Amino acid sequence: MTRPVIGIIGNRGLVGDRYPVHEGGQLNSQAISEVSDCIPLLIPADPAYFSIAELCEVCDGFLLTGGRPNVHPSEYGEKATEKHGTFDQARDAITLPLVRHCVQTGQPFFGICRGFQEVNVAMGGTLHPEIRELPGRMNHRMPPEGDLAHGFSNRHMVSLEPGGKFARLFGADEVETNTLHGQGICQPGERIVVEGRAPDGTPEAIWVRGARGFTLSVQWHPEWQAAQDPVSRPLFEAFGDAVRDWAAGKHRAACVA
Ligand SMILES: N[C@@H](CCC(=O)NCCCC(=O)O)C(=O)O
Repeated sequence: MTRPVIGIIGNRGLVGDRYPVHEGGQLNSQAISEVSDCIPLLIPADPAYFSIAELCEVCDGFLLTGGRPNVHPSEYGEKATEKHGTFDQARDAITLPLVRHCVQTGQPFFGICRGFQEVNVAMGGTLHPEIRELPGRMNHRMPPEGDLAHGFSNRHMVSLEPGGKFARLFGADEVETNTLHGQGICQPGERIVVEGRAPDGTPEAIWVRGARGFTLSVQWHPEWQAAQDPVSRPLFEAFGDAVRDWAAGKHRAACVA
């Protein structure tokens, strides 16, 4: 039997500063193939190409990846300012309805960084445009100097709700993570359960209450060293297991029909 397919929600980019492309980090594909043991399929995130229903037929689960452009503030009832930076409204138009659809059906998704923020906004939450400007908050952005390994190295602890989903998954009430973001959750969405926080209080680990499927999402980047890192690996393994369960249910339904 072929492995289940995980749609990787990618970003828009420019090759040579002028040729528009859809792109996704190789670390994401590698984590999905090697750790989740599923087929990574890069999705051009634009509603011009497909409907949410079509996308959910083709894929068994979704990885909502990180991305520099921010969710457009009109999606949470605020006006865009310079502080909000750049946007990708085509991606918003896929990910926000996709999250709501999956929450209803139980189809698994895993949100990372921008993806984590999308899950919160999809569920009615809001974002801070620049959390390092808030009193008492640290700078969570990637350090501008050094190589990729330096940028993705662990930089703070995350305290987890004892006995919660994340603490059980990691077998620990505290884990160390990297951090590469400027925005952060301001108001959690109605069904968003915040189970992990950075030392400055920034929400780092969430899931959606009442959803049947996998909805765990994190503000950090577990795709970095996904196979070796003791925090990354259980996340991608658990996500793969959830996607396999979803795919098996789909096959069972097809056999009965
Ligand atoms: N734009 C948001 C989300 C940040 C994020 O996902 N960073 C990863 C970027 C990886 C890449 O460049 O592709 C924020 O700033 O909070």
